[in-house]
Amino acid sequence: MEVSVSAGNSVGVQTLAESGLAHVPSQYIQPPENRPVSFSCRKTSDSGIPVIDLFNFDPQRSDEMCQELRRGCSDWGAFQVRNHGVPKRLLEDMIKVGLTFFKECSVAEKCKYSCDPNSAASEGGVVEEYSDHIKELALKLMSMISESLGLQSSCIEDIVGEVYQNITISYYPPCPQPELTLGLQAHSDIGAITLLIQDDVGGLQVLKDDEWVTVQPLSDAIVVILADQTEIMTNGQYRSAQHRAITNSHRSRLSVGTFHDPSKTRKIAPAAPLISEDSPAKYKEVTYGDYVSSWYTKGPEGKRNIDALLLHQ
Ligand SMILES: O=C(O)CCC(=O)C(=O)O
Ligand SMILES: [Fe+2]
Repeated sequence: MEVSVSAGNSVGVQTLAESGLAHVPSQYIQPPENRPVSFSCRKTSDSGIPVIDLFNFDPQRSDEMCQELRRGCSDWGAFQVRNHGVPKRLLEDMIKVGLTFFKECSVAEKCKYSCDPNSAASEGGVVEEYSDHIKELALKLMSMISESLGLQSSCIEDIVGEVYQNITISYYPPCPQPELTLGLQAHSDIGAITLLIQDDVGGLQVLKDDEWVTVQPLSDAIVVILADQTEIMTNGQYRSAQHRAITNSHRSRLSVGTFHDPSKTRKIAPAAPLISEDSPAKYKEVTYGDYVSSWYTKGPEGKRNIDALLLHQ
């Protein structure tokens, strides 16, 4: 397993915000159709991503919780989990590590941390302990997701192979004109599965039926976001979530995303048991490294990267 830690692109934005701007610089202004306001006026038909209690959860029993898992994976591509086995103290400590980093380190120190994950990982051992727990949970979720589709519990993990873990701490300073911009533009994650924690401010939104729905911050929960490789492996039965982050004018926000990816040489294709004459493969096989390169060429916007692999467009 490989772990790396980075501060995403938050450092530059933080430096800009701290210079006391009254207006959002023009390069950060979104076209009207992408701005948060046009969506917040809409009626929200669904109350939000499912919240699943993993205490005594058995995916082979088709009880209410299992249905919620399937609903989360197929309708949203995202859900929250509670009683996930990661100590609440560790979630709080990880958020504190992120805050300390953004509030107390100099720009030079931040850049060093971004480039040298080991210095961040040695932060009182918190990052290491957190990544170990999160990896265990990610593997458990991969097996639950496999079983919920009637697959062998190891099916998704077998396709993914060795899991590469990457932690990104994102800091969104208060924004003078939050209605004109986004903290992070709409995208789907490219790997297999993302586990995210956030502070109590809120700002993560998931797209459902053309509506942006805010993910309610829950202090004991972990947000699970299915990424593109899971959509491919499940042959589209489960979807990767399109998500984004909005900002607000009065409080900064911090999130910690942990991405779980296949190795660059791994070939990812729909799981064989899901393919039949009645249910043909919807996605071409792809080498994960090629998928990543195409992402860097095309950029993160929406889901156009995975759409390029569709066999029948
Ligand atoms: O900050 C958030 O809530 C979202 C972060 C995210 O989606 C990402 O880093 O890919
Ligand atoms: Fe993301």
